[in-house]
Amino acid sequence: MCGVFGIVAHEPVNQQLYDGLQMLQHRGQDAAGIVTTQGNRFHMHKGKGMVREVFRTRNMRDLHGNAGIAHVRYPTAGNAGSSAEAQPFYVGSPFGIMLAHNGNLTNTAELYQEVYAQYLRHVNTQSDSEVLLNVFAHELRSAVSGSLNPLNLSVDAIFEAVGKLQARVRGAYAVVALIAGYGLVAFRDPNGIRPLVLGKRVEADGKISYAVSSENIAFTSLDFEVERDIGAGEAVFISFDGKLFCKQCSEQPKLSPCLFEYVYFARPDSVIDGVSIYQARADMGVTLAEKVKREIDVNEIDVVMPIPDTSRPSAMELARHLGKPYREGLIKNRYIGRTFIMPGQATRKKSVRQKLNPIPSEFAGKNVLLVDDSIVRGTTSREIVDMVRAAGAKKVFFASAAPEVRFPNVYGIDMPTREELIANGRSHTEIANEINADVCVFQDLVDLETVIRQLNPQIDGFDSSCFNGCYITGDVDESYLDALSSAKKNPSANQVIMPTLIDYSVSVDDNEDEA
Ligand SMILES: O=P(O)(O)OC[C@H]1O[C@H](OP(=O)(O)OP(=O)(O)O)[C@H](O)[C@@H]1O
Ligand SMILES: NC(=O)CC[C@H](N)C(=O)O
Ligand SMILES: [Mg+2]
Repeated sequence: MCGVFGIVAHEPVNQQLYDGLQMLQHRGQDAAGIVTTQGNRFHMHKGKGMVREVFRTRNMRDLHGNAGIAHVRYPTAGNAGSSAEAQPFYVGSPFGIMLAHNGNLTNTAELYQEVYAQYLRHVNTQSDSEVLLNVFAHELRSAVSGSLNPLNLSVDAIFEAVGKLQARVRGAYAVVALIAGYGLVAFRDPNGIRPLVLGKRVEADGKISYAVSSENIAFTSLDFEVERDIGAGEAVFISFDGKLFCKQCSEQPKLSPCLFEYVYFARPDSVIDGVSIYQARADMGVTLAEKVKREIDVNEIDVVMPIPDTSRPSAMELARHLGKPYREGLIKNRYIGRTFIMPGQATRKKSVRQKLNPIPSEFAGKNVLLVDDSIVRGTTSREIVDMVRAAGAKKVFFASAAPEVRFPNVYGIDMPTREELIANGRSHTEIANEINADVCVFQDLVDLETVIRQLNPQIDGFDSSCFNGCYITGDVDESYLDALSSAKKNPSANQVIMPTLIDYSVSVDDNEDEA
């Protein structure tokens, strides 16, 4: 997942963007970037690493201006090792646009063909986000082309460009962008797969500043109040002089947020599409307790323990509903980041051992029910069960607050091949054997969806594709998943997802002399 953030204020925003970005660090640890704008100039600094590593005081000093956008990256497309794919991305025409994107497109290859062969635009990386920027730039150019004075950019033209983009771009996208000299535009795909929220701050002189963020927790310390979630398919434009415009740009919006935001990605203190993440995770523990009662003899359980951090609220409620003690036997090294979103399996595996350490006295001679929010590749659960047994546990039961992850995610979570998902083709018993647990219990999908819908009945549906294989954008089939899988195994042959072999040739007019 990535995190996006943007502010239009009446004072310098460099420090505010940095502070907001740090609050979104849990959404991406691979790269970070900030761009500010003053007059019609952009000032950008971006690079690989965590927010605190990327920005030095000298970089911060150069980020002038009262408006800007920022991004933290967790790569899902292109080359994870490339600093060139850190965001925001820039195009010079029309006007000069900077864009940052959370999500993943599912028709990148088709869009890319159009971008380079029809619009004659150059895309310099393997990033789907750079393709998205070029589609937006093309649509904005088209929207103003009939105008008598194209430099007099109208809000209607911006919304028209977003609507045209939404009609062509498939997949997940929550976007913040700056148009040089004009303002900040933010929009969400017609399914609202990735979150985006609008905030407002009334300044001492009565002027209003606006912010847009992947999660509302980025607002709190900056004194922004949540105005509202940006709707699925909706766009907002905030002019640099502080006026706000909103429009539903999609013809068929249908709010279907990604279930994994509630399970793992978002911070527990965030509220996404009207649903408190903490409450959702706590409620998942209640329904999971019922499932545990059906599958394990509860008398056998001595203690319930979370695998820190994300599973804590679920484990706590699960323990309460089973009437069992809740203890913290695994201690987290706070200086290691989130392991699931690290690129590379070897790094993830090593990091689990460095990150979590057992307190032997909490395990010696006990039957333990370990609770995690999800089991995806099984990296965490395999390592932890072994550690817990070595620490003296008798029986190790394992419960997951999410159902089995059996299908790749194509909307911004890096789980692209079925082979690397531990639940792929395995029964519960086989999964338990694989992670060396006595029993493994998974939440039912219907319970997970019900828990979240109860917290906001206005949600139309969910993208639950990694659990049930039903892809909300309707364009992902077996051949797409196969192509994704082979691209993952052989990135240099990634022609289906992002073609790079372009047939360039120079032609010479017949009547011109050749040297
Ligand atoms: O089956 P796996 O592939 O190991 O993935 C699942 C694990 O990864 C995540 O933890 P992570 O360490 O990323 O973050 P957390 O500290 O927020 O729980 C998640 O909470 C699970 O513990
Ligand atoms: N996780 C994300 O949102 C990734 C954004 C974009 N697809 C990238 O790889 O940079
Ligand atoms: Mg975890």
